[in-house]
Amino acid sequence: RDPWGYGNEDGPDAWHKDYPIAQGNRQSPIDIIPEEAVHDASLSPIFLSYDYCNSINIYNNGHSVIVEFDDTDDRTVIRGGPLDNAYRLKQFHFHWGGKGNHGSEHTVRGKTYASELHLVHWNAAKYKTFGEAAAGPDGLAVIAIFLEKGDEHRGLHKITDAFYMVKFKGSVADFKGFNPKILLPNSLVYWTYPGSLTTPPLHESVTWIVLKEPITVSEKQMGRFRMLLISGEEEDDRTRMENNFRPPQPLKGRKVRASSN
Ligand SMILES: CC#CCNS(=O)(=O)c1cc(S(N)(=O)=O)ccc1C(=O)O
Ligand SMILES: [Zn+2]
Repeated sequence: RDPWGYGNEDGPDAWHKDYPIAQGNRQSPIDIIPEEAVHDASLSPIFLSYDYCNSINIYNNGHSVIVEFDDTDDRTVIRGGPLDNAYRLKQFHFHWGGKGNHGSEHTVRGKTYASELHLVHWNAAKYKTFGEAAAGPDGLAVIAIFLEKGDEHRGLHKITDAFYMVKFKGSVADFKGFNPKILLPNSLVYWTYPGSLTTPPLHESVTWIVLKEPITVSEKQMGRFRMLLISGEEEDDRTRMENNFRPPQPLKGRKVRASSN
């Protein structure tokens, strides 16, 4: 398969050539229109059991910067909300822009944010492996958190301070003991809808849980994201990793539900 990316030739508009599901009926991200979201009183709160959560490493895959977790048991799970089972945390990663306040994947009535954090969980109660879950209709649950430009976020410092170790595509570094609980906003009020991975292979396997309340990130911290490269250390070019976001996709009749305020 041709390598995909976010450039003019290999970007989101070209992905359908290698991944026809890109034009499917439950693609992500989407533009969320709060007034059109169905308020569903039966939606219970999201419950995150992140207390024994421990990160393993941080790596640069040329598309994003990813922090991976040990998902060999149910120590770090989310449950409740739209989910029927507990879903295990596997990794989190970010999408961001070049400058200004664009860079998020989901938008809210057209409003974009500087970045978006995705916490990826998989349904280990129903699927034997992550790969199988990633291809199943109820295999993944991703919590999306908007990062709005503003004051610096103290919890983000540990992550942005580690970026120098994973500047190049393919680099990985130890990153133990980080608990993403500190990246959560005060409120866990959310929107939820059935969608897909926002990067190839674009599997339609994700229950999206988008938190309404953003966290803040400073311009200086965003600058750290933009020092990451999509190029490998051995390559001549030094292309910055930025604007690694897919634009909103057609809703195709899907209902977005809102949890209680
Ligand atoms: C097979 C398969 C698969 C998907 N892997 S992922 O869920 O970690 C993931 C999820 C997403 S997102 N943006 O849909 O949460 C992006 C990138 C990745 C990734 O491969 O690193
Ligand atoms: Zn993502």
